[in-house]
Amino acid sequence: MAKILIVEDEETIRRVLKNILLDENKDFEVDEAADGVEAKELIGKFDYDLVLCDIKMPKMDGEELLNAVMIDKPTLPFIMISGHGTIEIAVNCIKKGAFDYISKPPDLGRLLSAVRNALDKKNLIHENQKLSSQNKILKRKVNKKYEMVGTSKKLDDIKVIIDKVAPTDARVLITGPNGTGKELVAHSIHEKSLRAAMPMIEVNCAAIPSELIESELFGHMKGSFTGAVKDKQGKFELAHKGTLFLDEVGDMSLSAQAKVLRVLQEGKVSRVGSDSEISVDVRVLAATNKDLKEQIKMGAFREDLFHRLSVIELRVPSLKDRKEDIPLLIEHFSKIIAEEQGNKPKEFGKKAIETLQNLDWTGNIRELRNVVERLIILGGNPVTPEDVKRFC
Ligand SMILES: Nc1ncnc2c1ncn2[C@@H]1O[C@H](COP(=O)(O)OP(=O)(O)OP(=O)(O)O)[C@@H](O)[C@H]1O
Repeated sequence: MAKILIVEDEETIRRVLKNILLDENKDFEVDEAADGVEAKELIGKFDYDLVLCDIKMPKMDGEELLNAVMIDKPTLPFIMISGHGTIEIAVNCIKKGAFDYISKPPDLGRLLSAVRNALDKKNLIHENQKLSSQNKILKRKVNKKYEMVGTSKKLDDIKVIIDKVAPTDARVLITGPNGTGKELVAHSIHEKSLRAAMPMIEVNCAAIPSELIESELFGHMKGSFTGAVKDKQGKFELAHKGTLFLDEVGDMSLSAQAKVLRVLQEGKVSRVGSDSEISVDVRVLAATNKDLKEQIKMGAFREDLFHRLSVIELRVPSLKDRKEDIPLLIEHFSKIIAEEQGNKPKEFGKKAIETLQNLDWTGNIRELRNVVERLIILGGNPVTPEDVKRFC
């Protein structure tokens, strides 16, 4: 319940104000101070939701008190009580951050509406602070999910490029074998870009049947094909102002490639079955484990689209080429997996880590994560080289 401080040197007025407040709500907690010095001490000690403050007072007047409090507690609402001849000061106090002022003798309706408004404002500020701290926690969680672990020179080079390209709108083609972290790189670029407040929409071009990919990317109108039971937005539209991530772009059909090329050239999409065009502002990132130049030679990928997508090309190296990252990755996955399972992270012995470093890792980081999970479930604590040999 709201905690209110009345600062007023005249005891009778204090009493009147207190009674008005308690009549309004008997659960209000009301404290009193007879001058600014006493009030300052109380405000330092307790968390008030509102201060009703006289202007003319001995020792420290209302204006001085307001000045002092606004430094430490700028969101604490003050309602100034102005007597004859202090209106100008009251107006000045509003400029300095007071919420409102009322004149003496206090008019009941005016006083209560000022009190209600001030408490509403305080609640809103509180809610806002709560939401913004929840937001920060969520952001930290998301960032952790997409954290790129490793200190190898190869990974550092990638991080440097990410930092450079992220704030631009340049299209980036991310290449590299399966499980090396291409999707992670795409997320990292988006998170660090000016579009981070908008969504990153992902499309796995290999997972969508070729006859559906156009409707998936560009949307469709109701009745444009069997199964199109209502109008649907495509991924380009959904990514408006944000980022579209075309994963496994090397698996896209030639006809979809032609249409994507047109959207990239013109910045407009047409839903399947519609003649009208919709403007979209989308940054496109793409990834593939295929050699697109080879695909171009074979006639499976359009060269013009390749050039449009690969303004910047970022190659993510295999894990076997950055084995020095393995110990940190093991520790990272061990922590994440323990958190998921609600256990303490398992220790991996030095020799076990060396044995793991000497494996081939054809499935790259994804395979390493699976192996760490397997060893946490099946291995001892600490995990030994024998565990590694037995379960890998
Ligand atoms: N540097 C890294 N630090 C921590 N985790 C990583 C790192 N790189 C990859 N991972 C993790 O490895 C897994 C595979 O990564 P990701 O899906 O990004 O790879 P990919 O190259 O896109 O794979 P694919 O080509 O099969 O789609 C994910 O769980 C990802 O979080």
